[in-house]
Amino acid sequence: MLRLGFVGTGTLVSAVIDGLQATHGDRCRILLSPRSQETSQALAARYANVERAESSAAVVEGSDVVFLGMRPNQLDEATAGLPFRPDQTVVSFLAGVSHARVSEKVQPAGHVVRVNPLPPIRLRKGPVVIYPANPIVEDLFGGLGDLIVAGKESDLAAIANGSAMMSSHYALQNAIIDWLVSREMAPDTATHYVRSMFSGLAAVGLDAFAKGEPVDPAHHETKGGLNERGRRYLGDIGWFDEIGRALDVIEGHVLTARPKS
Ligand SMILES: NC(=O)C1=CN([C@@H]2O[C@H](COP(=O)(O)OP(=O)(O)OC[C@H]3O[C@@H](n4cnc5c(N)ncnc54)[C@H](OP(=O)(O)O)[C@@H]3O)[C@@H](O)[C@H]2O)C=CC1
Ligand SMILES: O=C(O)[C@@H]1CCC=N1
Repeated sequence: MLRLGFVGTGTLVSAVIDGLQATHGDRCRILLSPRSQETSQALAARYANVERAESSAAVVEGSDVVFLGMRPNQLDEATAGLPFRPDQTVVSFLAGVSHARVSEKVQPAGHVVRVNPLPPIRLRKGPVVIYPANPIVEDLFGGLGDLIVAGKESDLAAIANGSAMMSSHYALQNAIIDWLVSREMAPDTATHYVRSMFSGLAAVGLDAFAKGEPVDPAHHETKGGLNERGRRYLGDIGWFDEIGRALDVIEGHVLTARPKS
């Protein structure tokens, strides 16, 4: 029975544990650090193989694989004095924190792997990027979405910045929903319609990728029709160029800084 331990039990870790239960629930025992009391208690109540430990040190002592799920600027405080061992594998979810920096904090752990899962992992969907390759970690995350083993660490950094468009994606959906509601559509109908439309478009995009085909926006609109009109307007005002500029801003954001009070 593999012993998994999580230090930090926030949004992402909850989603990872929900996903893992479906694929590894009968093959692992899970220890949670006690912070985020409500979340860790709820996970322990939901799953028979999940237990809330008394401390982060107890998590590390009792685990073969330790997952770090705190925010980047919480790493130093959260790992200080924890009893890592050479036989352990440490998995870091921390966006923007290098392999070298995590390795230094979890000495003398034998293997350190950076993983970038995303919240849809709860439903076993979406990408999971791993660096470097590691058979234990690949086994744990295989079956939880599209596994991508990065060949170089800089890919992981770039991918974390790319995935910082997730919340804007929902903001875009909500803006469309609000507009439909402003045209007297029932909110439930508008929400169902928009969420389903984006889900279908995502499936078409992945299908095209699997077939090695590009997705050309011009092939997804009626000539002279509504989509073409909307895309031309957004192009004319520079909206698509702004996406690249937003990614530049995201790339420049310092994750490890203390939050401004
Ligand atoms: N959310 C996402 O979609 C993604 C997140 N990530 C990365 O995952 C990490 C977690 O993100 P997210 O789940 O959103 O953040 P959350 O703020 O939801 O979770 C952080 C967790 O760390 C705990 N924590 C803070 N300080 C300590 C400490 N000293 N000792 C033990 N636990 C501590 C918090 O407890 P408490 O609540 O008590 O403060 C909380 O449970 C980040 O590093 C982020 O970069 C990566 C990819 C996607
Ligand atoms: O918003 C964030 O900082 C995290 C890292 C990548 C995706 N979500």
